[in-house]
Amino acid sequence: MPNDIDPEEPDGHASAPVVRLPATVKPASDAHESPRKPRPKGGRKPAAKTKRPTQAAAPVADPGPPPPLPTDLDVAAIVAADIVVPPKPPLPAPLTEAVPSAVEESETGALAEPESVSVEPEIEPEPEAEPQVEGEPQVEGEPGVETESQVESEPQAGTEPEAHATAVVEREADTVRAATVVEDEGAAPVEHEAEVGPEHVVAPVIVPGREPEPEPEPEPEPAAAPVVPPPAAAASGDVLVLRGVTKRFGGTHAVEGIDLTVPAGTFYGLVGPNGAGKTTTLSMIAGLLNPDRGTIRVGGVDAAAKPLAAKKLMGVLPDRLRTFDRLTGRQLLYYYGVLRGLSPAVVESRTADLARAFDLEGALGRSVSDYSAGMLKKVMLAGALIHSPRLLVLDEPFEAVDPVSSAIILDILSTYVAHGGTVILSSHGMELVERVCTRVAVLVAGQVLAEGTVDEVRGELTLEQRFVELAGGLSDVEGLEWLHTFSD
Ligand SMILES: Nc1ncnc2c1ncn2[C@@H]1O[C@H](COP(=O)(O)OP(=O)(O)OP(=O)(O)O)[C@@H](O)[C@H]1O
Repeated sequence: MPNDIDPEEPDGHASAPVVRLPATVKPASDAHESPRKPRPKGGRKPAAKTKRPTQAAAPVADPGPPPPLPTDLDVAAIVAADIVVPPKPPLPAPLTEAVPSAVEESETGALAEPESVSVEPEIEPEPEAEPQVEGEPQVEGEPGVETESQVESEPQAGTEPEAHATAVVEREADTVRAATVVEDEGAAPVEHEAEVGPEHVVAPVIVPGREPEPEPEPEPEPAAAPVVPPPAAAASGDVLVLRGVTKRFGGTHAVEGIDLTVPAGTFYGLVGPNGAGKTTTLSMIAGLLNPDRGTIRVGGVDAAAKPLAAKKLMGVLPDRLRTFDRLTGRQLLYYYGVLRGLSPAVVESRTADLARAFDLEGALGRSVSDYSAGMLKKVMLAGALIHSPRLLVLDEPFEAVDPVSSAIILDILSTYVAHGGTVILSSHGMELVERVCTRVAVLVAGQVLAEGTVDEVRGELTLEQRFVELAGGLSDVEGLEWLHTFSD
């Protein structure tokens, strides 16, 4: 769908945190002949696609564990400040390698220019701490542009199609970092916040051939989930509340004043015909789009007033699945994890768990660009789960996923919900929604036509029958008689 945010497109909003990226040597298995691209929604594959033999095919060389963080990188402090700070570089040496970067690729259309680097703050190592969502510095900004600190601002205002993103690559001796400045038409450039799911903000830059950093000391998995608990009022109440949310694209009324209430511990289904506004709604919840009107509260947090705090409570599987697909699956999950504030050891441990659960163990060493559509969806879903968020916002999570993997994902999500997690997902699978969701909203032409428990919404009908009824019935297929007069 067209409202997705692509970090590689000039029209999308991409802000990339300053991140020190370790060396990566492209594994031999990455020397693919014809990189696969994520399939657009329009070209969907059947949902019941059988498992691809490539997953079980001849093993490929795994490049080993994910690249470690530098030992002097204090992840907790960085996450608390919502920036990623490169370590102090070693003795200056001219950077001579070509720097293949997601933001530098000409195919992205984004302008990438090397620039000198300003002084970087140094952060003393501290014991790992829980990410904080409270007490964010509030800085007045331009109307419509949320700013949470001096070095970051919310990408929402820049997620409109008319905005332009300019990627800037900054080089400092041994350090390469990428930042994206988003320019709204008629507004001053705004550098966007570093902390958002890596699926839409982070532009990793990999310097091939550089030696890996020393392996950090392994850290034990923390006993408690590294997610900041939401405000007490929301812990057992409504984890997501939308009131009067409206979004228009020019003359298109994508979402018209919808109200949704999602209690904690709910498996919530958002269904509706093509173009009904499901992705637009989920994108606004995820903070990828700004509503024109209305309010969104996540875990009791006003997403417009404190977007960063709201985003920290969420894991997001976005539409379209565009990501940094030149990374291997292991590297992608590594960046998902560390950018959410997890230690490398915890990321490694959780990556292994998720890969086992999603049957991706044999694929972790391969370039994500070579993944099938279902594998891509699974690795990105794993990335949405890796920081154990309070709320999962999943846009069509089962599309293109094989039945076995679907069952496993359902099992994982059901257990997550049973333990107090909340899932809101969009799906065209009525039978699946009917089976697993506790509540459902039927969205038609940007409006909620029915909402409640599955039993309340379907009444005496099946959910599919009710859906068809609400959607205005089946379309007229008259006029296609020519299709039966074969041209040969
Ligand atoms: N960035 C955009 N610019 C212009 N129109 C948009 C944009 N994003 C969405 N729309 C329009 O908003 C409406 C709702 O789109 P949306 O993608 O939310 O629908 P959907 O319910 O997710 O559809 P599907 O089931 O096909 O995925 C559509 O008419 C779509 O064309």
